[in-house]
Amino acid sequence: MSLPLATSSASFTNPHHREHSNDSVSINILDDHTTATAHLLQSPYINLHQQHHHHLSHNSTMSGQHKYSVLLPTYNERDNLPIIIWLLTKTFHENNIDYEIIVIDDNSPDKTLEVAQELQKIYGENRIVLRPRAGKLGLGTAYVHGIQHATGDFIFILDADMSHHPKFIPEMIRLQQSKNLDVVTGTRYAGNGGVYGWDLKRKVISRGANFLASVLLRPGVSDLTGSFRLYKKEVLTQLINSCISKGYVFQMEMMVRARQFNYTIGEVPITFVDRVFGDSKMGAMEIVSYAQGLLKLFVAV
Ligand SMILES: Nc1nc2c(ncn2[C@@H]2O[C@H](COP(=O)(O)OP(=O)(O)O[C@H]3O[C@H](CO)[C@@H](O)[C@H](O)[C@@H]3O)[C@@H](O)[C@H]2O)c(=O)[nH]1
Ligand SMILES: [Mg+2]
Repeated sequence: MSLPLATSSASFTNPHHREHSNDSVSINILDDHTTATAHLLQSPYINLHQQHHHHLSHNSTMSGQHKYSVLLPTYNERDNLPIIIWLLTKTFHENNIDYEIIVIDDNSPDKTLEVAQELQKIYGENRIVLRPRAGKLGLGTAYVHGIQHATGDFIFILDADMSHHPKFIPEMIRLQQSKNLDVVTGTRYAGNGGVYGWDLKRKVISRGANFLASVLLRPGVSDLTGSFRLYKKEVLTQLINSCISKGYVFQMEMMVRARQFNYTIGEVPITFVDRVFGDSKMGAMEIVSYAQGLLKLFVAV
């Protein structure tokens, strides 16, 4: 498998990385699309983590024989999609990692799919795979749909709205490889992880959801509801097949099931930054169905 940028970028040329040497927090307030895009491309708007990506720069064979499939569910993400895909491809190329990005769009009214088709023309059909569905069928089933088309032996799941920055991907791969882990999950609630841009209500909901799940189900993972994760493909397939949840509660059930099956799980602290473009799809209904799903699991597990 040949990657066009693979050898020329053996030393990490990303300009961000010099800025990462200090561990200060810097949040840029982005006021319009142009500056937002420019900021996102030039510097990470959060600069908090203490991971040392430059270790990876010397490792030109990071992926070995492996291929990574990214499942990217989208609903009204037309403004975010070009940026997240640009950052993903850049990350994979700079680290010499074989990949494909599977976009699962649920017939978004903002025509996200048209943007995805344009991106597919730019990056190629082997890199951007489109697996749209006819309507909004929920986040959990979007992953189920996407994995059926995945050709990689490892699967990344992340949000398309830039809340999950691809800069954490090399660290997640490195941790997976160092211990041959079954699952590596990004965590906002351990180490240098964190959440930026959420109001108090949303923070309380997220913490509450995690607290309830960890007390009732005791899976021993610090961030149960986050969704920036790396799985071995066969592990994800088995977990998905055993999950009963359909909506956002899916993320949490996946971790609970992973513990049941005695899969090994590692955690990498991530900074979750609230989206700049568009709106969250998490509404009252998702919260109610999370609570219902949690209770169902508590009774069943
Ligand atoms: N295809 C599809 N995609 C969807 C759907 N609902 C949401 N998405 C996509 O799923 C991603 C996450 O949706 P958001 O609406 O941005 O979620 P959030 O409120 O930011 O929630 C985040 O935090 C939650 C709590 O930690 C997480 O559970 C969730 O996964 C996500 O990381 C985005 O890429 C969004 O377009 C759906 O029904 N269908
Ligand atoms: Mg979001």
